[in-house]
Amino acid sequence: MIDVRGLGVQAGEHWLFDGLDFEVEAGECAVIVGPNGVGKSTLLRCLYGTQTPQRGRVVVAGGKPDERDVSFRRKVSVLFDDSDFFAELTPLQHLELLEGSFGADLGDFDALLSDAGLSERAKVTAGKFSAGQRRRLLLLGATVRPHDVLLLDEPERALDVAGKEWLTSLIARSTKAGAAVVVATHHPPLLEAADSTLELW
Ligand SMILES: Nc1ncnc2c1ncn2[C@@H]1O[C@H](COP(=O)(O)OP(=O)(O)OP(=O)(O)O)[C@@H](O)[C@H]1O
Repeated sequence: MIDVRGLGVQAGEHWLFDGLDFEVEAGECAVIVGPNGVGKSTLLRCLYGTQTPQRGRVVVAGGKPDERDVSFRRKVSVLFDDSDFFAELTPLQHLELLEGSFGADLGDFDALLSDAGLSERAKVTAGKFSAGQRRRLLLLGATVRPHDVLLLDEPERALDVAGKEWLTSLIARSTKAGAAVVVATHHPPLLEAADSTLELW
């Protein structure tokens, strides 16, 4: 599902990483670990096509990553730092929008929102949410929509203890449904649950 060969990204004079090889099969979760500034988000951007590497070959969901390509975006779901939602819509309206956009039955909305800890905010516009509630809504949207590949950049940010447990269950649900998942994270339970670890340094 994800195949990376000889990947290299240069930041000015310095190579963030080079000669990187890894694969993530359908139903597997890989984590990217390493200190701040080492290039984890940059690597994820290469997998989504928002950054062009200087070297190497990347295949994601059967093709070269291109976030401008609608058919690629329909297969690849992401939660990055700049991911956003519609501040004027409620969580219920977000789920309706996703269901309409993907033409897929997403299941019982009340159950999904309860699972996300957002039942009491179901009819509140998302612009009024706390940071953790925003993150829960973004995570719900990214994981409930159909996807073959899921890319998450430090998804644990702003989540409380229950939220982090929910996050682990979301990733397990996604891999069980056959997705290939790549997560840049500093959260130990996600490292333990992963099928493989890619360490940048
Ligand atoms: N094309 C580029 N040109 C110049 N600098 C770049 C380029 N791409 C990335 N960088 C720099 O490389 C560094 C790596 O950033 P990145 O956000 O990928 O790290 P990270 O491992 O995700 O960090 P953190 O753990 O703090 O989120 C940053 O300093 C960034 O500004």
